[in-house]
Amino acid sequence: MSQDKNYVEPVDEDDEEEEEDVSADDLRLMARFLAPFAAPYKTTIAILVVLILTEAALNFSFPLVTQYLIDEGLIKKEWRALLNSLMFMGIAAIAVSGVALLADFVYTRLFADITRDIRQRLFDHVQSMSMPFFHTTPTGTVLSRFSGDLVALEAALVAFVPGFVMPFMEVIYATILMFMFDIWLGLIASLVFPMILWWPRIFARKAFLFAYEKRQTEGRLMTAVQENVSAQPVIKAFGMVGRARLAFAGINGVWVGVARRTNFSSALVERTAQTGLYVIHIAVFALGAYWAFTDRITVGTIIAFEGVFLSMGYALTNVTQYVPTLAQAAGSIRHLDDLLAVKPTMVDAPDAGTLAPFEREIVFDNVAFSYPGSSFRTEQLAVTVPKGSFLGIVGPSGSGKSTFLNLLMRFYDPVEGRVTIDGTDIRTVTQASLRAQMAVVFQESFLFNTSIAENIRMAYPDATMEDIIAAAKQAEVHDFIAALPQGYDTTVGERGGQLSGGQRQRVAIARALVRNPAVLILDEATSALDAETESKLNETLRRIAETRTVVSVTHRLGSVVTADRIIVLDHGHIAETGTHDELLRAGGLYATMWSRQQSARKAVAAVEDDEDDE
Ligand SMILES: Nc1ncnc2c1ncn2[C@@H]1O[C@H](COP(=O)(O)OP(=O)(O)OP(=O)(O)O)[C@@H](O)[C@H]1O
Repeated sequence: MSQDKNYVEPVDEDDEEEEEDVSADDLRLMARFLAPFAAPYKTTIAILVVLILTEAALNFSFPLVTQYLIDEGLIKKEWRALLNSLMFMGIAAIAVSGVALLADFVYTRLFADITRDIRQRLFDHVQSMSMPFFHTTPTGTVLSRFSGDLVALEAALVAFVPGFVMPFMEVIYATILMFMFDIWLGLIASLVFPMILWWPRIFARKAFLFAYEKRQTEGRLMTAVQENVSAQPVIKAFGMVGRARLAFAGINGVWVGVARRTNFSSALVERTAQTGLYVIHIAVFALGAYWAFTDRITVGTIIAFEGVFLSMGYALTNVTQYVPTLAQAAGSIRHLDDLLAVKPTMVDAPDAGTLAPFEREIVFDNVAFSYPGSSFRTEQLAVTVPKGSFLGIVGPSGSGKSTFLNLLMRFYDPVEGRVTIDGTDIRTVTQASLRAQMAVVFQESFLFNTSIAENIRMAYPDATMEDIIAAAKQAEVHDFIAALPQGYDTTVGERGGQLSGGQRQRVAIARALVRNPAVLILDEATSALDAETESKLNETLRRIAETRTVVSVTHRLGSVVTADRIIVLDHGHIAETGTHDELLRAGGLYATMWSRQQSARKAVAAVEDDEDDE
């Protein structure tokens, strides 16, 4: 098996490559990306198209009726023509409002549904990623896909009908009408296209660059706030309030300059488009008025033309204003598409079976492994863990202890060799069936922001309250929970923040125990406990190890003294192996680590004794 299997492309860092324009490639990508999400809503989309076309057709009729009303009704003083056209206008106005309202109702629902589906798909995809993905992709990058990118996409979707489709239709039918009214006036009026489409671009580029700079500065402001809030204990303890304020004021000061430039240049872009529109408008109106005066065209024609021209100008401006929104959405879609294209590296083999209940032994069969891009390498890892035994894994920091667990839980695959359970290579069974037989307590005891009972039950949804209490008792945390005003219903706060480190750790141990696992994996699981609780818990773990298998990674040698076997890792290799007594007798790395820890403990005990004597 090649090492590339473990390699995962990290998702792009953030939006360096923003664009102001939308290329044909962008449009193709957007269509390809959105098509599967739009597919389930074919009928809704068809209804929307009919509504939009009806609205456009009704709008198309207004200028024609206006022309008729003036020329036939007002100028010729024809009551019937006046009444008919007014009646038509009234009915058409009601109809167009009704249709527009219905279209609004349909498209807002449609795009909300599509956004929900994209978000869900994204979440499911992130869920399906293997551990290497989470080790290589910054959390912020994943979060920004759900926040910035999805928001930009939703903004473009919601504005698509009123900001693009409707104005675009208006431009088309207004152009047709203008040419129908008078071909020469139509031609002059068409000069508005370059005026609105190209003229403002002189400033648009600058405005876009400023807007990008503004977003970057706002990002820095957000990071500063986020860092400040989470670093409050350090800031307060080290008296850094003044410095933090000054640093924030610095970024805020940069923002104000950028914001002024950005907002003024955006205003300039709009103003230029408007100026272009005014200039052409005056030219068209002057010529039209002259022709109406000389009877070349009717008064109704110039008035209707005027209305059509203005609405076309504004519609064209709307379309151009939609372009930056679309460009941002194109960038966001590229990010989302990249994320969705990342394939989970640790996939189950197509013919993967279910791992049979653990009966005999776990074997690391000459395993070699290294993380992509890391110089750390572990080789010829040969370990046998018999069922019902207690294996301790110790060693200096960075020696590969957690890596051993990563391989055992199949968060990563070995580059060479294999990990087997009862002779079955764990790569040949489903990851779910492998992990179903394991329970793990991580050093960082992550708790969810729900009740203690729910946090424990999470590992085994069928657990009864009795099971939960029994697990909590084993984890030496029941008395503490029972003494809380709301007992097991107490909510633990975000990341379990309302509990102490040791309490969190014991709840996490209860969570692992309630699963009644065949293999219990402990990764520095007792590091946050005081000596007394730790020793009680170790007692429990020893009892547990009699009926099931325990693999415990730890720095604290005291907690593996009674292990059936201890592996001492050093730089990714097994330096020594044996029981506590054997390793002490060998006088190697373990013995050195042990005597160092013992001296440290004695020194602490001596200080405590002195304090007691005083
Ligand atoms: N996801 C990763 N990607 C790249 N390198 C990693 C990754 N995880 C760990 N390493 C590297 O692998 C080596 C072994 O790490 P490991 O976490 O297994 O050590 P450890 O013995 O558990 O350390 P500690 O006692 O400090 O927790 C370290 O040098 C570490 O930098």
